[in-house]
Amino acid sequence: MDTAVTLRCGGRMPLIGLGCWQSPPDQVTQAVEAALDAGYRHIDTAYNYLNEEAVGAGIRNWLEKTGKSRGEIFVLPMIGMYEGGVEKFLKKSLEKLQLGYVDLYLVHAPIGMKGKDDNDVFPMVDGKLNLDYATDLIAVWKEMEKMKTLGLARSIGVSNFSVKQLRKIWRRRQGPALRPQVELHAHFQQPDMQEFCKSHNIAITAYAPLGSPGRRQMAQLRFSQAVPELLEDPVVRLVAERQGVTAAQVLLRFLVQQGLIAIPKSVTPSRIAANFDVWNFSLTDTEMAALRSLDKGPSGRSFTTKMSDHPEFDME
Ligand SMILES: NC(=O)C1=CN([C@@H]2O[C@H](COP(=O)(O)OP(=O)(O)OC[C@H]3O[C@@H](n4cnc5c(N)ncnc54)[C@H](OP(=O)(O)O)[C@@H]3O)[C@@H](O)[C@H]2O)C=CC1
Ligand SMILES: O=C1CO[C@H](CO)[C@@H](O)[C@@H]1O
Repeated sequence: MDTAVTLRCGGRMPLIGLGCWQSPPDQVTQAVEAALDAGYRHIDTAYNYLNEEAVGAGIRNWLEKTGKSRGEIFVLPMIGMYEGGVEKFLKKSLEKLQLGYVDLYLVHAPIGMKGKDDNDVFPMVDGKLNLDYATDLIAVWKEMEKMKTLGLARSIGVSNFSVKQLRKIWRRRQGPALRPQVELHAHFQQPDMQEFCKSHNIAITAYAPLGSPGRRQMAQLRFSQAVPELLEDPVVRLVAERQGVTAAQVLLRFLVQQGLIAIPKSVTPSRIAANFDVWNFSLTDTEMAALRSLDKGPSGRSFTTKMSDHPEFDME
């Protein structure tokens, strides 16, 4: 199977990337190098993961070690949620990563926040996130388009947008590009989002492809919310046993076999390698159907938020 997807706007995007959220800075440099050694050419990173220097060091070490060119790697930092913030934060990310451009830059979320300074990535006031209620998605998108014109981002996209918000940007965009990144895995398959993107030939990137076990612990602690454990799902385990692969490989193959891009996070070298090793087996139609039937709709989300008083809040 092809390990990358061809995009309608030209170019190709690797189907498996390395996620970097919650990867400690003292482990992520090695994780990035292990991923590039294993064949990854797509790294998902963000300003507010507070580890971009260490991610950039991993990329540089690998380039020096192998003599390969920069053009072989996909790097995706994200943040730019308010008018005026896009160019400023992209340049900050580039400085931290020590790169001249990124292959894809995403608006991290449709909801802006107001920090007291640039390091205040989760600004709190009176115990609540300090939201920017004036978020103007079209104005932000126009600035994103400028990043492409300036050559600082080869392509641009959005994250955590609903189908309605995607449509809004789709209608107003200049040129064909728009690459969404959303939570998507066997327990939360977002059929409407998939249908919209398929009908416009848009490639989706699925975050939390393993159900985000780390987030699950946080969600349960913070919100007393019972988030199902995807890696332990009996159907997933049965398919894994039949195929002689791991549960994680089944979940990733389920996504890439549908043409979805997946960005599993790991700092464990053996898992990093195994998560990329999904090209030598294929799931049968019956197995695909069994996995499709695991969709729990919105109750299968691992990522929920309490920002419901913001005008751009659009989650079931
Ligand atoms: N745009 C956005 O708002 C968001 C983007 N993302 C991006 O998506 C990435 C992936 O999502 P994430 O929430 O990290 O969740 P994932 O579904 O990728 O799960 C990551 C967790 O699974 C563990 N893990 C990885 N591989 C295996 C394996 N083979 N077997 C068992 N456990 C495994 C990791 O542990 P360990 O590291 O210890 O191996 C880690 O705890 C993020 O890192 C981030 O880059 C995520 C959330 C939101
Ligand atoms: O991408 C991310 C992962 O999820 C977090 C929420 O728990 C976000 O805050 C962060 O920006």
